[in-house]
Amino acid sequence: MLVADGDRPREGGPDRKEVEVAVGVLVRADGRFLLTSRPEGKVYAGYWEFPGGKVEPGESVEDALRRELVEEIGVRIGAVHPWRVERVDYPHALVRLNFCKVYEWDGELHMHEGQQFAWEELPVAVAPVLPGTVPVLQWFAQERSFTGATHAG
Ligand SMILES: Nc1nc2c([nH]c(=O)n2[C@H]2C[C@H](O)[C@@H](COP(=O)(O)OP(=O)(O)OP(=O)(O)O)O2)c(=O)[nH]1
Repeated sequence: MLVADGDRPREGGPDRKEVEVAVGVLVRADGRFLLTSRPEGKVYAGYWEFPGGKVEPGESVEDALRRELVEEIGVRIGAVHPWRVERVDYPHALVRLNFCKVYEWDGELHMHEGQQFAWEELPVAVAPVLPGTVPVLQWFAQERSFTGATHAG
């Protein structure tokens, strides 16, 4: 598990509940992957991440991912390929990130929450990257036999 900003006070005490999050790693045919910036008003506003959001009660990770990607970036996704799961202990929440690869989607990208987006490759040019997003860049580096820093900072 990743611990982010470990010296800041935590909400909810030692046995707080994990928040399930569905995250989409959209990969284009040329290998570039989609990063979006977190909108104003959310924690870590301006940080870059993969699009997604919290799983609501009664939803599967896949349902949540389909819903979030329509809401946030305006695309209907095809097959969802679960990739890896990462827990991150943030001061604001303990999250369980369910990263899923997606290779097919319908529609043009529309940033419905005023985010920025970038189709990236390694090393990633945008900054700063959300702490819970950094491991994904390392998984890509392993898959792609990329050596060196995956992102700035
Ligand atoms: N979408 C996404 N979230 C990530 C990534 N890495 C990472 O640590 N997170 C964390 C940040 C947040 O604590 C949590 C996602 O929650 P969120 O606040 O974006 O979810 P949401 O869109 O449902 O937000 P809201 O409706 O509650 O405002 O997961 C990532 O790559 N993508």
